[in-house]
Amino acid sequence: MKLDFLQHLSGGLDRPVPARWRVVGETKRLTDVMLSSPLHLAPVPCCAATIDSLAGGFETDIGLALDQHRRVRGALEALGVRCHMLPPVPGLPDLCFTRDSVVTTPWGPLILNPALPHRQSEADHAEHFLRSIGAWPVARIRDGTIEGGDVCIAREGLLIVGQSGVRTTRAGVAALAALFERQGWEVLVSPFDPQHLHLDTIFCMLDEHRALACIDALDPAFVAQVRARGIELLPVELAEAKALGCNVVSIDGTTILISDAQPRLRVMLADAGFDPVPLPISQFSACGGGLHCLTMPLARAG
Ligand SMILES: NC(=O)NCCC[C@H](N)C(=O)O
Repeated sequence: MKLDFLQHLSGGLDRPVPARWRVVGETKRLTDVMLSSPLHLAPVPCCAATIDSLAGGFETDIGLALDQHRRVRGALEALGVRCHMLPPVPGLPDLCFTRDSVVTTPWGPLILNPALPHRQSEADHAEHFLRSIGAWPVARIRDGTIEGGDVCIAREGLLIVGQSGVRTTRAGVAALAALFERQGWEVLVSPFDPQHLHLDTIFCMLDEHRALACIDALDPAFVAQVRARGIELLPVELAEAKALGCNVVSIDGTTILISDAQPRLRVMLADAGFDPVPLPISQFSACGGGLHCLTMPLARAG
């Protein structure tokens, strides 16, 4: 297994890390997030959603994408979240989906290894940026490929990793799992059909005991495993998942950022006691990503 521990952490993860940049559970109160302006967003035919959009004649409207992104940032800031802006780069059309090149672990940010050639340099750019803001990455995965949309730090002690075999491979999962298991965490692997791109398009945590889940797209054994751990699944239909309806951001276990194109899911969340905040994201969903993909938590409280 090849896992680079970055210079400043010569002792690896056993050394205590500053509490500033860490996430021990994906529904704890979000305090800091990494975003990137969609200035160079373009539809790359590398996932089913974008291939469908292109077939329907979609072209990016950068003005609208920038406006929608400003609204996402505005909603986060209104909720007290600090937004750290990764500079956009010409030639990196998917960079605004900051989720995929980094994941912040309980021990600090970890640089991942995106699968597709046009996304691989996102990891270098993100690593450089994180150093510049003092959010020093603790390690970098070089083995296999692994993208952040497949990583779910469900709650303290429980990591879930999606493995489609395309964006995240068995070797990538093994590298990440080893790191968490060494610290005593349980790791569940969720195999799924690569047509769904990333796990976060079909499974997203809402609070420590509830998740949005497109059960038809999930492996039955994985569904049984999460239910056995006391996680209730609020059902998402396949069409809703394809439109990135399942791809939500839990701000604090109660307030949930969700696409404004998902009225049924909003009502379902409100009926379940959540506070859904709808946002327009049509330019991003046409390129295969939703709110979860657009946000990379750098710190959550607790
Ligand atoms: N976590 C995510 O699901 N990210 C969306 C990435 C979309 C981008 N067009 C891609 O195919 O990589």
